[in-house]
Order: sequence, then C-alpha cells, then structure tokens
Amino acid sequence: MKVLKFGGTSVGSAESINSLLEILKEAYARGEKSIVVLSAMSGVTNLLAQMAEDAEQGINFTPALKALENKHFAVIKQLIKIKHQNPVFTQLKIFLNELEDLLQGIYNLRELSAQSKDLVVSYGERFSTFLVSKIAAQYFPESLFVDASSLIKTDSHFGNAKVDLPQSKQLIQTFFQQHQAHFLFVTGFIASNEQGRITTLGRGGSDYTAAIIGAALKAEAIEIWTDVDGMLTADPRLVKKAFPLPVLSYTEAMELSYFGAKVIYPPTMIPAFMEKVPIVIRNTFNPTFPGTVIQHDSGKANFPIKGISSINAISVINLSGSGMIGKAGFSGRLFSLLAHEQINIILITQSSSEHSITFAVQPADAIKAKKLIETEFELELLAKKIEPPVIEENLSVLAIVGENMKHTPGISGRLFSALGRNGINVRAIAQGSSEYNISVIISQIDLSKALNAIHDAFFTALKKTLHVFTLGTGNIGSTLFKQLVEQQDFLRDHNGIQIKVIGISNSRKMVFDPEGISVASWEEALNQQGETANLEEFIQRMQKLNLPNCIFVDNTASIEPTKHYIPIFESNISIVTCNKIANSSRYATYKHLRDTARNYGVDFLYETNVGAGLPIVRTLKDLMTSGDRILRIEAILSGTISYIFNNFTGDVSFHDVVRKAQALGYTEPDPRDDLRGTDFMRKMLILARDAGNVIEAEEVQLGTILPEACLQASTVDDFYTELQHADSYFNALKEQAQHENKTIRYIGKLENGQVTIGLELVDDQHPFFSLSGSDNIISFTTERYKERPLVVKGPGAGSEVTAGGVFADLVNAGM
Ligand SMILES: NC(=O)c1ccc[n+]([C@@H]2O[C@H](COP(=O)([O-])OP(=O)(O)OC[C@H]3O[C@@H](n4cnc5c(N)ncnc54)[C@H](O)[C@@H]3O)[C@@H](O)[C@H]2O)c1
Ligand SMILES: N[C@@H](CCO)C(=O)O
Ligand code: NA
Repeated sequence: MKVLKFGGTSVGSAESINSLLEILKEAYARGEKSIVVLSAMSGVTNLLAQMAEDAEQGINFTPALKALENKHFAVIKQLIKIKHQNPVFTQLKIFLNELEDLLQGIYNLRELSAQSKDLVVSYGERFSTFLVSKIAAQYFPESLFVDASSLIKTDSHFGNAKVDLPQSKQLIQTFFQQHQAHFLFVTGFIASNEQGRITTLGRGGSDYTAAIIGAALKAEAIEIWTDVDGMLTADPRLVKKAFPLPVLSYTEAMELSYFGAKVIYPPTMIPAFMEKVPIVIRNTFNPTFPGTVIQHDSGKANFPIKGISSINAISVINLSGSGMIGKAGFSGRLFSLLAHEQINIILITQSSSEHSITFAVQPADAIKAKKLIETEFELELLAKKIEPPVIEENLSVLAIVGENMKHTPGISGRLFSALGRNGINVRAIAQGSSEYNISVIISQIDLSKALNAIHDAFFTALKKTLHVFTLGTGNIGSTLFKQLVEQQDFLRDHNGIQIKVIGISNSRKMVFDPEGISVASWEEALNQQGETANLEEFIQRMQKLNLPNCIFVDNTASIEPTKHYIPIFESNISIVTCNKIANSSRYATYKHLRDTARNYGVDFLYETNVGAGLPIVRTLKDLMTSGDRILRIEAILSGTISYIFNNFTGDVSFHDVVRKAQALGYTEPDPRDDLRGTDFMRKMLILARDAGNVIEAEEVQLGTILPEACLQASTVDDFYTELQHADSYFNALKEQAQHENKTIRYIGKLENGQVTIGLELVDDQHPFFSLSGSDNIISFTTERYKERPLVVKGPGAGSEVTAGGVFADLVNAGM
C-alpha cells in the first residue's frame, strides 16, 4: 500500500485534476492499493485566511466567498457528469453555508481567534478532497471522502498544532482496518484537539498528514506529488544546470531542504524516518519521471556531494572580546537567550582562540538579537570584556551537502578553490562534525556566481561553462566564432566544457545575452539586436553580471581595451588576447598586468602575441619556470615579411606581394605596422620581457626594410603609392641576394638583454635560409639547449592559425 499526496498545484484546476486521475488509474490498473491525501486547491488556503482577516476588520467577505464557490463549481461542471452533479453541488453548498456562518460570526464580533482561523482554513482541504473523491467515484465506485480531523489528534496549539503520534497511529490503524475495501481520499493539513476542535498542522501540513498515515500503516512508500521533478542539486532559479537527484538519505534531504530546496518541509519527514518508510517526490505533470527517493541510506554515489543549498538573505552577528575566552557557559547563555526569544540560529562558528563567536540569523531577527545581547551582557560590555555586537547584512549562506563527503578527502579543497578562483570572499565557514554539510557565508551579490561555480566544480560529469565576452569581429574575431561553432560538440563531449559567449562588441555595435549568444549567427545578433558600441559600458555590464569562469577576449588591435585590463583582472575575470599593445607598452604596465592577474588568481594568456598559434610564449614560459636560462634568441617573427620575401621572386613587384599578404590576412589591420618593423619589435620586446629582461621599446635597435619615403607615408594609401615608387630599390635588393646565392631575411636577436632587428642576406648554411609561406622560426639557445638550440617553426600569421591559438588559450584559461 502506498500513500499518495497531491499538493495544491496538482488539484489547482480541472486539467491538473485530470492528470492526477490518470496517475490513480494507472496505479489502480497495476493492482496497487493507494490512499490519497490532498491539499486545498492552490491559492485557496491563503484566500480563506484573508477572508477571515477581512471579516475581523469588518470588510465584506462575500465577493471572495463567491469566487471560492465559482472556482470549485467550475471543476464540478467540467469533471462530473451532469447526472451526478447535484449531490456534489449540494454537499459543497452545505460546506459553503457553514463557512459563511462562521465568517459572519467573525464579522459580527470583529474577533478572530487562532482557533476560528484554523476552522476557516480547514475548509480548503475539505472542499478539494470531497470534490476529488466525487470525481474519482466515477471511475472507482469504492471512493470515500475522509475528514482526517477525526484521525489525527493534536494539542491545542492552533495554527501549528503538535501531533499526538501514538493516539493518531491507533485511530488511523483502526480506521483503515475497517475500511480496507474503500479507496480513501483524505484531507491533508487538518486535525483536531482533544475536544474535537479543528486544528491545523502548520507549514507542509499535508505532507505531514501523508507521512503520519504512511508511517502508521507502514506503507510501502509515501509519494509526494508536486509540480517539480524531485529534489534538485541546487536552486534552479539560480543554477540552470541543476538536475533532479535520484536518491537521498533522510539526513541529506533534511540538510538540503533546511536551506532553500523547498520541495518538502523537513519536520514532516520525521514519522516516515522513524518507520523507515521511503518518501518519493514525483511530478504530477511529468508522471513518467521517477523523481527523488528519500530513504534510509544515501544510495549509490555518482558525485562526491548530493547538492548545494542556499539561503539568499541572512545577517551575521559578530561577538568578540577577551571576556569570552575560557569562559564555560558563555555561549550557553548567549544561545539560550536567543532561543528563548524564538530567534532561530542558522549557523554558528567560533574560532579556537575563543575570542569571537559569529552566528547567522534571519535579517528580520538581527536587530532584536543585538538588543537582547546588549541587555543580557550589559555588565560585560561596560567592563569592556566584550565588544558591542556587530551586525553584518546583505550576506548569503550556501552549503554543500552529502553523506559521502565523510569518506572523501579534498571536498572542502574543491569548494574553496572554486570560490577562490572566482574571487568570492568567504566570510565565515561551518562544518558539522557529522561531515554532512559544509556551509560558507558570502556576500549576497556573489551567491549566483558561487552556486554555479561550485555546481560546475562538483558535478564534473556535467559541463563546465565558460562565460566569454569578446571584442573584435574582424579577421581573427570572426574566424574564432567559426571555430567555436565547429568545435562546440567535441568540447562538450570530450572535455566537458561548454563555451557561452555572453557579450560581443566591435567598434560599431555590441550585443549581450546572459543565456549565451548563438555564435553561428553572431552577425545577425549584432546587427539586429545590437546597440551602439560603448567599451566602458561593455566592461561594466560584464562586471555586473558577475558570472563564474568568466573570460574577456580582446581580438582588436586597439589600445582602448588594454586600458581596462587591470580593472578586469580586479573583477576576477581572465583575459585572453592576440592584441600585442598591452604587453609591448611600458615595462611598468607589463609588470603591473602580471602582478594583478596573479593577485586575483586569474589567467592572462597571449600565446598569439608572438608567432600566432605557434607554441612560442608557452615554450619560453616552460623553459623559464623549469629553471633554464635563456642565452640567445634568434627569430623571424613577421609572418607578413616572411611571406613577402618568400614570394618576391620572378617578375612580381614588391608592392603587389604586400597587397597579397594583406589580402591573405597576414598583415596587421594597418600593414605599415608590419613593414616598418613595429609588429616585429613588439614581439621581440614581449619575448625579451618574458625571458626576464627589463626593457623598453625605445631600447630595441630596429633596422628597417623600407626606404625613407615609405616610412614617412601618412596614410595606408600613400604608403602603397610610395611602395610602387620603390620598385627599383627592392629589385636591387633582390638581385644582390640572387647574385650572392642568398635569401633576404628580416631577423630579430636577443642577447645579453639587448634586442636588435635587421635585414640580413643569409646563405644556405644558415638555419633560417629555407622558409616558405608566412613561416616564422625561433631558436632558443639556453643553458640546457646549448649545443643545438630548441627550434619552433611554422606558419606564424593568418586568421586560422591565430584564431586557433586564441581558442586554445580560451580553453586553457577555463581549466
Ligand atoms: N592576422 C594575424 O595573423 C594575427 C596574428 C596574431 C595576432 N594578430 C592580432 O589580432 C588582432 C586583430 O587582428 P584582425 O586582423 O582581426 O583585425 P581587424 O581589423 O580585422 O579586426 C579588428 C576588430 O576590432 C574591432 N575594434 C577595434 N577597436 C575596438 C574597440 N575599441 N572596441 C571594440 N572593438 C574594436 C573592430 O571593429 C574589428 O572588428 C590584432 O591585434 C593583431 O595584432 C593577428
Ligand atoms: N601581422 C603579423 C601577424 C602575426 O602576429 C605578422 O605578419 O606576423
Ligand atoms: Na604563439
């Protein structure tokens, strides 16, 4: 036998009552015996309470009474065949008349006691249960309406009565013994005291009724049918990836529902817990879903924790002072004082120095608690043995919960590193010695971010989501989007990583979607929903969204974004960039960026600053961190110039080859940056700095490949015109090289902290002689690679290889 309890939404309308009936019919067809416990139709209990209060105030309650009648009558008309409707209308009308008399009495006396209020609200369950029993009788003639006030006995604490479990158990067992042939529909929530006056069971009352009956009859299970799929891993309003848990122990369910997860109210579980009757949370509107089983043991563990619960708003009170040290009974006095005044303590921590006690309460209780303490400890305060209590507000508490934590080291490490990586400050920590729960107090504005980061950290079979904000939709930016689209399934399936692009901006427009922009149609998103670009606002919006695993990607060649790098790091957001401007500006800036990123525990990744996707920055970093020492670097790091000299053969003009390099996407947005050597200089500067040198741009000896007139050109068009005029200059250079059997190379060197870049003609003995396309080559001579250098070679410009490098950095920043 099972006890099936249906909540207010499950009896809230004709449609939902139909769903409920389907569930009963199927159970019936399977030969299962059920007892059904029902709540009032959703909204009705509140409405009744309001009517009672209105009556007390002398406000006319008749319109509300009429609305109540209509609501229930409408269901009768829809779900009961006409020929059977009359007796049902009649009985409901009798109930309604009783209710009206009652309200009239309250109205006349202008007096509402807790006792009469219980009586008023009890009609909600009586209406709904009677109604559903009559609807059900059309399919199951043995259906019987049961008013549970005759079965569940309580004290006279109206509004929140305490159940006399032994007496109720007796009554229930006898009643069900006598009615075995019936299909019982029992009112939830209501009971009666010794004198037979109606009482109610308080919050979660109908669940409690189901648990009391299920326990008394040692049911096979108590099914709580509601409008969600079960207990979830976290609050789904804050964590989109929250999912229903298949199995929980009673203890875990209590811990989880204590904070947040309002599917079931913990005290209602106690009778089931005592008799080891499993409770199953099911969804009336998704009846094939198995739901969550709450049982004696915790079940097979798929993850190290079961879930994360949270309370959005709490206040913390700090009490400190020398007067507490070694003073047995101090906390006893403190907490009995608060308990006596019904102030619920959500969490307590005390340092082992005993110098301070921190505890959390509901915000509404904070001031009262402070005043109570000030009165109780007046003498200690006067003697300055303790400091005045301090209230801190706008805080949240979250807790990770699970019995398996007990057997698994590293859980708290994972929790705190997820918080730390996302820049979330932990204000207080508590772990019960039962190790079922670790709770932390954090600032309210970080709650959603913290929940998501922790959810990602523990439910690893699920996807880790990177939240990305990207600037620049040119060559590199647009290619990156294309690669993201192509790769997203693989990343999800093989690396458990989901990349959500939340913001995109170029110099004209910007667009945001906190749920993630569909990157395949980024252009439409930008053009159709985009607003006028505003870099300051873009960054502010990113900071304000405060998302976990957040990465800012700069795919521009502009100085503007680089001015915001420091505040971005300070918001605990990592940066990935192919833009070389920040790293090649003043050394002080270069250093400040690294220091800030390190202090805030975020990543600053810029592999594509040198040699596009080729592993150059990474290789140098590995050499440095493993203790090698750089003796010399020799390199060709301009893909554009490499391409030009590799293709400046035969009759083709120099000017045309430069145009071609630009068309192929090798050049900087302004090709003069390549040809004047600026771009190469930036790369050498970055490498020199990464190799440990303190060096400024003006210290680089930069030899040029251009005649003076080209260097002076003030626009890109002028520049191309000057290049056309310089044909003879470049042809002469080419002929000289051919004559000497050499090739023209533009080579950078770092030695003894000095950087030089210049044109050289090299012969076939030189390692840089044979290069093709846009190839870069770099050779590191180090203490360990002294005889033969470490060489990296390959295409060092172009949108595919560059975007690929940015992509790899992006994924690494999310690790
Ligand atoms: N082409 C390569 O092979 C290569 C290799 C390595 C690094 N890079 C670097 O990649 C970067 C981008 O190059 P590209 O060829 O894609 O340039 P691009 O000119 O094609 O695109 C630049 C984009 O940045 C946007 N932008 C500029 N200023 C902006 C601002 N203040 N706010 C928002 N958006 C802004 C522009 O609107 C445009 O969408 C450069 O820094 C370049 O040095 C390129
Ligand atoms: N314009 C650059 C792109 C790579 O940074 C080059 O030609 O090398
Ligand atoms: Na690189």
